[in-house]
Amino acid sequence: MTNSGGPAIEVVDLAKAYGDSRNLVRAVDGVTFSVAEGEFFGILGPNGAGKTTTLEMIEGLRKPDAGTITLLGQSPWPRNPAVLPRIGVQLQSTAFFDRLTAREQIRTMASLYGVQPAVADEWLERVGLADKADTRVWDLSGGQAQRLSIACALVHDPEVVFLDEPTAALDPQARRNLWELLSGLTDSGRTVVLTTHYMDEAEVLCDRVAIVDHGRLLQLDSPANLVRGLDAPTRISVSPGQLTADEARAVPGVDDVDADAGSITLRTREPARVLTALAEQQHLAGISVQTGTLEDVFLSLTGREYRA
Ligand SMILES: Nc1ncnc2c1ncn2[C@@H]1O[C@H](COP(=O)(O)OP(=O)(O)OP(=O)(O)O)[C@@H](O)[C@H]1O
Repeated sequence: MTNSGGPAIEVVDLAKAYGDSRNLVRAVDGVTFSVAEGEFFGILGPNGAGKTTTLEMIEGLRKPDAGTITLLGQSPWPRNPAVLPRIGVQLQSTAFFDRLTAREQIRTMASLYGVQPAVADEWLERVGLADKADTRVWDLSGGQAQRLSIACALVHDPEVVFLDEPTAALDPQARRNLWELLSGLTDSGRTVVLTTHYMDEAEVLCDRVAIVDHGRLLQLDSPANLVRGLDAPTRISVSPGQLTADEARAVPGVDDVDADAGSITLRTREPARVLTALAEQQHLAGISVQTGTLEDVFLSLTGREYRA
């Protein structure tokens, strides 16, 4: 079922506060954005930024204090049975029936939606858990449990899937393995909304990223545009044997030079000019080039280093 061309999600002036007047936490403080059909949309921010609260309101699990939400053309609140089968919500693994095996778990989820057991088994295969089908959920590794919870959210083939920090608490290798699975989720036109506090994850996976902090939306764009709009210097590192700090400063287009025992880093807003000069001087061996990152974007938006 399509949504007749409209956005999958539209959020206008959304607000939610917790606590009372003496101790009010504005968890979500006037947030507006929309998510296109088929988009991989990221909500990125440090702990407590309001990501989960935003997601729960869109999913219809929490009532907003103010603002409107349109999910697949309808209001998700009060709990809307017409929308529920069309969305998938990744449960945290603690919500599993942990005495069940992986196969029993996903087949149970499937049966709630009237989905055939064979389809559930296919999903185990697709997330790389076929060989863990008979393993009890509590014996799965962190990464395997996350895969199972993602498969459970997808088993009824929802049009929109919500993933709340799907790679939290995983080691870097397991996170990267999971990215492969996640990046394919929009292939068939499905819309994905993912929250994360990992900058690199948002950069790799998302078509667009909403950067949030203290309940407010600071910026919303594609990772490339966010970084491009930043006017952050490109950092070019060369090994110290290649040239001295003084020689580096003399390279045309270099703004600044950081020298330490391990390397010499040239900062420039004209990377092409600097790289051309380094090539002419035969200094390209062992070079590494680092452009701006979402971390730089966050720093320039908030004046603070990003701490997840
Ligand atoms: N049920 C609640 N009662 C009171 N305060 C809450 C409740 N849920 C969240 N908060 C507060 O609201 C703010 C936003 O929390 P939220 O969980 O939405 O942020 P988050 O960006 O998802 O953070 P995290 O990455 O840590 O999950 C935080 O200050 C949090 O302490």
